[in-house]
Amino acid sequence: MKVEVSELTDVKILEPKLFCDARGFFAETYSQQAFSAAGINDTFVQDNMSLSLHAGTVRGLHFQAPPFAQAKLVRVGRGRILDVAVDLRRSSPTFGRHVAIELSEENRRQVYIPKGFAHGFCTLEPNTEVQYKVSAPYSPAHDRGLAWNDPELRIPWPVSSEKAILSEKDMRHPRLADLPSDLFEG
Ligand SMILES: Cc1cn([C@H]2C[C@H](O)[C@@H](COP(=O)(O)OP(=O)(O)O[C@H]3O[C@@H](C)C(=O)[C@@H](O)[C@H]3O)O2)c(=O)[nH]c1=O
Repeated sequence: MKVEVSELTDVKILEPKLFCDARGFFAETYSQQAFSAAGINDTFVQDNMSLSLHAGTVRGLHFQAPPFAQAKLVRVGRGRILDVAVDLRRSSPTFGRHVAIELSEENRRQVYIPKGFAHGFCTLEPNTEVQYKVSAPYSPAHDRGLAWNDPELRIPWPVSSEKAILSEKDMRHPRLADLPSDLFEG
């Protein structure tokens, strides 16, 4: 597995080794041993998947508040996305900054996002299937969001606010400046 550190050092990009043969390929998408060697020691407790029918669907930016904060390991089964993580840790030198990484069924890249980040993505193709592991169970009471198109974040989304396909919930998240200041310390 190839491991790359992103511009936000705690966010990592992982490329599993593909074993190709006449049938196709085999890959280990998660291995506790290999991830631990890469410094990722979260215990993942839930696997999720979503299907987005249309290109230009934006899901995010989402996070769960402590004590249900989630680390995430994201990959694409089918299609292509621009995956985005925003650092929400107040004492971090990269607070408010983001990384945007293309994940696709072609590049087979995965993104590891630690606790303390908001996460979202925009689909770049129809019928895009995203799969991800999370390190804490879903807790609706701790489910939070950050406005995906907050101009302060300066995320280069490939879709305009007018054209993006969003859930009702994702149209109403607060901006970074309006998030509680004590959300993620440390
Ligand atoms: C996230 C989640 C949702 N649900 C339910 C609640 C709701 O009725 C339905 C759809 O939920 P959402 O609209 O929040 O789904 P979605 O917008 O796809 O939310 C996801 O977005 C990406 C960007 C993430 O990072 C994920 O952690 C998650 O927040 O699924 C669960 O049952 N378990 C879960 O873990």
